[in-house]
Amino acid sequence: MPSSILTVPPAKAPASAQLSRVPVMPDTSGKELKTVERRMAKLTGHLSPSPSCTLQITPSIASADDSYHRIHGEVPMKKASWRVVRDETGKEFTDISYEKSVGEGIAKITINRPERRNAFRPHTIKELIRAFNDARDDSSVGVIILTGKGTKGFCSGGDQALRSSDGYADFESFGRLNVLDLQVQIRRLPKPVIAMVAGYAVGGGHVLHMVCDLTIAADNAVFGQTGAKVGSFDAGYGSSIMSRLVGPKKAREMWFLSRFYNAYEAEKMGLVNVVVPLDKLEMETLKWCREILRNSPTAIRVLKSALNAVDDGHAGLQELGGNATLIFYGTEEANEGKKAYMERRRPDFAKFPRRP
Ligand SMILES: CC(C)(COP(=O)(O)OP(=O)(O)OC[C@H]1O[C@@H](n2cnc3c(N)ncnc32)[C@H](O)[C@@H]1OP(=O)(O)O)[C@@H](O)C(=O)NCCC(=O)NCCSC(=O)CCC(=O)c1ccccc1C(=O)O
Repeated sequence: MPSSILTVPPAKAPASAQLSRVPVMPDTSGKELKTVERRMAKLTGHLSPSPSCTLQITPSIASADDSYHRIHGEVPMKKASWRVVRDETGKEFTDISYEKSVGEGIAKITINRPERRNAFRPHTIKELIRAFNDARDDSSVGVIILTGKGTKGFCSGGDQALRSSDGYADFESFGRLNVLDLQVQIRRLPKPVIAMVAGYAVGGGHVLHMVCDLTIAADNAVFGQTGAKVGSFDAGYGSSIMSRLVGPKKAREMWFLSRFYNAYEAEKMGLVNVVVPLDKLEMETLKWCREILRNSPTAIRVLKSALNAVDDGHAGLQELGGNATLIFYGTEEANEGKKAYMERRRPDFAKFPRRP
């Protein structure tokens, strides 16, 4: 079996994916048998993928024998060596841990409040924002992992013990909803952000994984909104992105009923990219990171902004447009304009092609 194909015990499969429920017809003649086989095949096609299909990860990388794969080779499947990054003052963060991989362009930001299932307080969000800013500015970083400490929770949303009449309040006398700033920051960050989810991603924690570019889920992951149960809602990205991801009907179901969904259900709904066994979660996430890091950072940067542009309205267009300017500044044509200005002469744009 290729190393990139992972399987889980069938017991983990959602009930709807189990073929044992299909009635088996009596084997009275070959013709009847063929009919049964045909019907079975048709039904199988209608059902959700089997768990082994669910966990078929990047099969083309493992199996393809073409020049691309001969040149690029396998994506390395080795552990990362993590270096702890301290805050700007040299102190360790309290509510998060922030690490960078040695010799690779991967940053890992971990919400570190496992005793609260990694629920965030305003201070947590402030630290997350600082770490994400650092990862954005560090040109050696090409991809960022967002995760939660431990295996029981990615993030369980806002810390309800700190909820007040104007948001969440920890060390200040007023409340904040600063997770909304973090969501915008992740959307605008010109590098891919991957949510690595083990355990609960619920409430505001569920929104956080949705605003990430990709989600790799462990088979113990649980997804859902709790707002309608605890008297809260996210009428911004938490609603609009969800509707894009799972469709308007399913989004209503998630918000109105506040149900929880297992990893396989979430994958089927389009909430996550792949589900892997818990003990393979970081390795698989690293593999995705390394695969991304092989590719053109500018192509990825523009693609991220392009994929967000429509949904993010003017801000989305600004991000995409900013990337066009960034690339244009690197051309001779743009440089001619700047040089002419500096040299107090008319620019000679006639030498540049007016392409069809
Ligand atoms: C996540 C659970 C389902 C896990 O259940 P279980 O494994 O049985 O563990 P517990 O024993 O329940 O939890 C262990 C421990 O952690 C504490 N805890 C867990 N979650 C929270 C939390 N969110 N806040 C405070 N404390 C939490 C729990 O009390 C236990 O403590 P002990 O002292 O050991 O008893 C389950 O824990 C659960 O359902 N948690 C609550 C999930 C939830 O409702 N979250 C809040 C949703 S609302 C929200 O997140 C708003 C966020 C926000 O800021 C926002 C505002 C405005 C617009 C948008 C947003 C946005 O969503 O982004």
